Amino acid sequence: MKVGFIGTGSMGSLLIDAFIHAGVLTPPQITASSRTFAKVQKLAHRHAGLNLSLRNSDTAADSDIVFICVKPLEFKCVIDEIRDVVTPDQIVVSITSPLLLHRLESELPCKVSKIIPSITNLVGSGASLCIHGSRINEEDRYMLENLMSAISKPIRVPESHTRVASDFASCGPAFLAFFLEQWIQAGSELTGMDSRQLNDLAGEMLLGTGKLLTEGGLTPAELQSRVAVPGGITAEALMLLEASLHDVFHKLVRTTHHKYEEDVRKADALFNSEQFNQQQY
Ligand SMILES: NC(=O)C1=CN([C@@H]2O[C@H](COP(=O)(O)OP(=O)(O)OC[C@H]3O[C@@H](n4cnc5c(N)ncnc54)[C@H](OP(=O)(O)O)[C@@H]3O)[C@@H](O)[C@H]2O)C=CC1
Ligand SMILES: O=C(O)[C@@H]1CCC=N1
Repeated sequence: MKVGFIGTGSMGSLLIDAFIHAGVLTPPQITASSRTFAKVQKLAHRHAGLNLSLRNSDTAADSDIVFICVKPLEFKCVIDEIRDVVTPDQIVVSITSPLLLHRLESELPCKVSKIIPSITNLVGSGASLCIHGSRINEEDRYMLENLMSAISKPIRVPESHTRVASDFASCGPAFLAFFLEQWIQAGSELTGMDSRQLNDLAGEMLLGTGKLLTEGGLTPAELQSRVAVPGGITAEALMLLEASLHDVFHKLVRTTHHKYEEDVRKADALFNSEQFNQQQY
């Protein structure tokens, strides 16, 4: 199996590093191209034998599966470059959610899926969200999810729920890191404890909490009631959090969905404006 990566910024290079590290792909199986060629050269230094290409069309032509790892508004340029070289038996995977499957299928003659990774996949952890297009068959699904299972837990979600699922799977690490950063800073400022030590404690705590929610089968509510003994310290602090954050999560979900809808509209408009221009002239 040959796998291509178009766009080797943060996530493209993370996926390449993770697949190679997991042993599920070898460098010679991979072809990569990116707008800034130095970024693919850096990857090739890390992974001897990795194939570099100067053109996205060459990456696409050389691969059975092509991961497109660019931002939503950069997508159309890539589609324009690869449209004429991909064939019906190839699979193009978008790692970004605002490009809708019906749009991708109408622009490309090949099979299409969206697989939304997470920074946690770098350490072989966390979920990857799988949203398959109508041309993907059972064998393709197995191949894609088997590949993703080497670095993550693949979870199928309907396209209509991609955003909220990504809030947890992909944005979630940043949200929790924000929470921890503020908390560590306050803890260190108010007590003088070394923030690096608090950082280690926070990481271990988060890892253990994750295990309790997955392997341990606890719900977040059950976990709180196991820790917060009635009349105790945790219960007191939880009341403070509830009072201070009462509607922040509704606002958070609304914010991510608002930005997502804006990106869907903008990405779609890039394709529509061309169709409009073609109709005009
Ligand atoms: N960061 C995350 O945790 C997650 C991100 N995603 C999604 O992944 C996508 C990429 O994110 P991320 O990797 O963080 O972004 P980056 O900006 O780090 O990477 C995007 C890369 O695409 C390259 N690029 C842009 N246009 C082209 C083009 N026409 N041809 C080839 N390469 C091109 C850019 O090149 P250059 O270096 O020249 O700018 C850049 O290296 C986003 O849409 C995001 O939604 C999904 C899940 C998690
Ligand atoms: O912030 C972003 O747009 C991307 C989507 C999921 C994670 N990062």
